[in-house]
Amino acid sequence: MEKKQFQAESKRLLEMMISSIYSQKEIFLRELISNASDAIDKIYYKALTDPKLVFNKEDYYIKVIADKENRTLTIRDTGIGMTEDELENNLGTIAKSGSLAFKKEHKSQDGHELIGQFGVGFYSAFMVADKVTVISRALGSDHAFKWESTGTDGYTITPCEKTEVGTDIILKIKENTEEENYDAFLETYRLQEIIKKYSDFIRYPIKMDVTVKKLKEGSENELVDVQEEQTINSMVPIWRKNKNELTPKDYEQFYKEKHYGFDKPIKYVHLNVEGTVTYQAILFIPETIPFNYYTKEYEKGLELYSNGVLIMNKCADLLPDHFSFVKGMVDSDSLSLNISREMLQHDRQLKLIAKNIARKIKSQLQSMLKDEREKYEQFYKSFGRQLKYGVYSDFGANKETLQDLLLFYSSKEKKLVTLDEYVSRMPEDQKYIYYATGESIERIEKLPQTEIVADKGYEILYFTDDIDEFAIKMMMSYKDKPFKNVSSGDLGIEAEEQETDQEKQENQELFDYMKNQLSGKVTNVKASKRLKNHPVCLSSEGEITIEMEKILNAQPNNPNVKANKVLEINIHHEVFQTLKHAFEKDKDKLNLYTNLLYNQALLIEGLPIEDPVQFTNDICKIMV
Ligand SMILES: Nc1ncnc2c1ncn2[C@@H]1O[C@H](COP(=O)(O)OP(=O)(O)OP(=O)(O)O)[C@@H](O)[C@H]1O
Repeated sequence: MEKKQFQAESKRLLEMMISSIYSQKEIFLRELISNASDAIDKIYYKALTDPKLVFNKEDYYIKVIADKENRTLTIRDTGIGMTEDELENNLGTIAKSGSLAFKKEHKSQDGHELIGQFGVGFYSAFMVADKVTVISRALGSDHAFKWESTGTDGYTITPCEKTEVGTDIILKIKENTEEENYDAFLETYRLQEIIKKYSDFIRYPIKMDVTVKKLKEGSENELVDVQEEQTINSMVPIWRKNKNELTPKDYEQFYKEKHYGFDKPIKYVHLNVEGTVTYQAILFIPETIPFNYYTKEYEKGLELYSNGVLIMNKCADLLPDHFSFVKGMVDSDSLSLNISREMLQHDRQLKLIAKNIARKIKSQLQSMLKDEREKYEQFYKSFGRQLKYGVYSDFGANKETLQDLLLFYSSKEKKLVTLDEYVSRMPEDQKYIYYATGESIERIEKLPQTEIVADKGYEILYFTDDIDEFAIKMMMSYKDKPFKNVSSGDLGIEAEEQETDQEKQENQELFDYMKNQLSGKVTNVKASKRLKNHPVCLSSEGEITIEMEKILNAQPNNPNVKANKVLEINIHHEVFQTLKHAFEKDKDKLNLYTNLLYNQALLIEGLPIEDPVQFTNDICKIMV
């Protein structure tokens, strides 16, 4: 028997293949099943042009047979088989794909797209097998041949017997090593699991003999083990089915089966897109937040299939970060895969699909917001924060896309409103979109700074999420209306001028004195234009607001950011007269009052008092 040699380059390629192309050993089964499916598809193609050939789908199948005793795993198909020459050419030459050549000869037909294209998948068998035997009989031939190889040292081809047309790939499974449990590839449950994971939607049945417990004949309760042939794969992917035939229950079932989440999806969309890119997709918006969603451990991505075969579990490139909560899958025949079928090269098609999908998700959310407000608010409670991160990140690149999906609590409506709803209600003289920040709605309701804006009849948006103000700073304005923090310097509201020049002069001296007293703590002390009933509040000058100071300083790397704080005094409050009096008569008292007011303003803002003991002592001083 003549032993033929792999060419030198092929030898190296095979070694590389076996050790490094595929990151997981289990995919050998995906590759061999895909080849088997291609082989059956080839008969289907031939039958299209050969009137003597009838393609009866029921006659074709793939069978996976595990033999623990002999440590063999056989992948049998009833496909087109290989002649002696084909065995030599297709399996003797690495990176030669008979399937690719076949594809070039036959035009693609209604979804029967061949999977193979690189001519390497077969060799992945050597990742788990010491020896691979291929017994094949080609369609239209009376002869069968056996190809055999133990890997890099070459292969033999000899005639043999085989009654049916088709191919048996017999793997002699390796012995266990410390790192790898090869026995698992002979276990029925493990093989079923791998088939389900990667090859569930191969369109021909993948059969296995499975041991099941059945009642012994003639007995009423005695169970015996019986071998039963079962079809493991579901064959028709739900996404290839007609939408009209599917019910919401079917989609929910699919969501559960695929382990997208433990909850029920709040919304799903089934896409069947044809055009510059062709793909099918089913996308789900979950109802509840995955427990690790707002952590680094959360991995975004959609399952990616090519031709019904799973290529990637979580293809991150298919989802923008701001929609990272979306679950689901995409199947496309028009992707250019790389050789390991695991990662995609920077694929133009993939980019197009991703763009398309992002648009679809947005329109789904928009229609939910418009037509199912309650549902949308439920969604927003879970993932609204992510949308706001989306506005803020990438220097605001996505703000236009996301701004109409945002909701904020409104002081007037006492519920969540969109920016569009806010702006459409603005009175003509209102220049800004006003907002107030705080840790809860209840807390903001009591903020003295909101008084004058609320008094004017203007609506105020309440920002209770730490990201809110950062996101809004990135947007700057909405529909040409700038955002304005009610604590910021100029509120754009004309206050009635009640101080005379002389009063201003006198007050200024008092404020300068107080500013001096609070040196290092505030950058200014001034008469407030926003207070009505409260005596005092803090506001900020410059870009960094007090809320931002709080959030930034709560970060682990504590950047020690300080807002320029301004102590605002309500000159129409009785307390102001007390201050004036103390300024003239008793500077010690004024010092005491200044410290007290400053600390009160800190408390109102939810900021820590620098010296609580001193503060309580000061209060006691005025009590006795
Ligand atoms: N079960 C089979 N029946 C018939 N032909 C087969 C079978 N398995 C492999 N072949 C032939 O061998 C060739 C090489 O197979 P291999 O899996 O290495 O590559 P491929 O399937 O063409 O491409 P890919 O690397 O993308 O899987 C195939 O193109 C096909 O012509």
